[in-house]
Amino acid sequence: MKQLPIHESFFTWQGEGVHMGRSAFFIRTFGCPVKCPWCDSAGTWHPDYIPKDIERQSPIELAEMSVKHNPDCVVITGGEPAIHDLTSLTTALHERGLKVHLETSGAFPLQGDFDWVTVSPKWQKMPLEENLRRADEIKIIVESDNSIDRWNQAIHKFITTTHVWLHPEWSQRDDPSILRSITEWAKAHGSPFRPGYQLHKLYHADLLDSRSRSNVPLGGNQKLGF
Ligand SMILES: Nc1nc2[nH]cc(C(=O)O)c2c(=O)[nH]1
Ligand code: SF4
Ligand SMILES: [Mg+2]
Repeated sequence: MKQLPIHESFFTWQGEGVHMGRSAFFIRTFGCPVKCPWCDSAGTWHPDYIPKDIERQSPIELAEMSVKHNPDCVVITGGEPAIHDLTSLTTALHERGLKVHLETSGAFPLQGDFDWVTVSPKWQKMPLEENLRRADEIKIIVESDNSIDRWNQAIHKFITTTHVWLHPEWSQRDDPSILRSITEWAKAHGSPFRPGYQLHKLYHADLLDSRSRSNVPLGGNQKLGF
C-alpha cells in the first residue's frame, strides 16, 4: 500500500468545531500548496520551517498507532491532506472500527471515505463547490473586519451544513474589532453561524504528547516570504 509523508501524529482532543473536546488521534500529513500568510502549521510546507526528518508511513502503520489509543475519532489534517490519496488510510482506520474525520481547505477533490469533513476555505486557493456541499461543518478564519461578509458572499449558495464556525485568526485572537465582528454577525444572522475558537491552544493540549511538534505560526507576517 502507498506510503504517505507524515509531519506528525499524536494523541490529544479535538480543539475545534462540533466535535470539540472529543479524544482524537491526529495524523498531520506533510505538504500544502495553499500557502496562507497566517498558517499555523507552516512546518508542513514553508521552506524555512520544514523539518529534516519527515517520514513516509504506511496506512497500516498509521492505523495501528491510532487504534492503540482507542480515540473517539482520528483527525486527518495537514498541511493539506486532500493532495494525497487517503483511500487506503481511511480503509485501514475503518477496518479497526475508528471514526475518520478530515480537515481540509476544500480546494482539492477528496479521495477516501470520511465520517466527518471540516472545510476551512482559503482565498489563496478557493474551495470546490462539491466540497462545500459535502462539508459537515465549515470553518471561516476571520482575519479582517470584513472576512465574514466576503466569505458569505463567496460561498453561501453552496452551504448545506448548519454549522458555519467563525474563528478569529489566532494571531489576532485578542483584537477587539475581529472579535466584535464575529459576535455581531452571529447575533444578526443566527444559524448556521457560530462563533468558534481553537480551545486546544489555550490548554496547550497537543504538546503533552511528545510526538507532536510545536506549531509554527506565520501570523500574517508577509516578510516570512511564503
Ligand atoms: N487539538 C487540536 N485540534 C485541532 N483541530 C483542528 C486542528 C488542525 O490543526 O487542523 C487541530 C490541532 O492541531 N489540534
Ligand atoms: S492554513 Fe492550512 S491551507 Fe493554509 S497554508 Fe496552512 S496548512 Fe495550508
Ligand atoms: Mg492546528
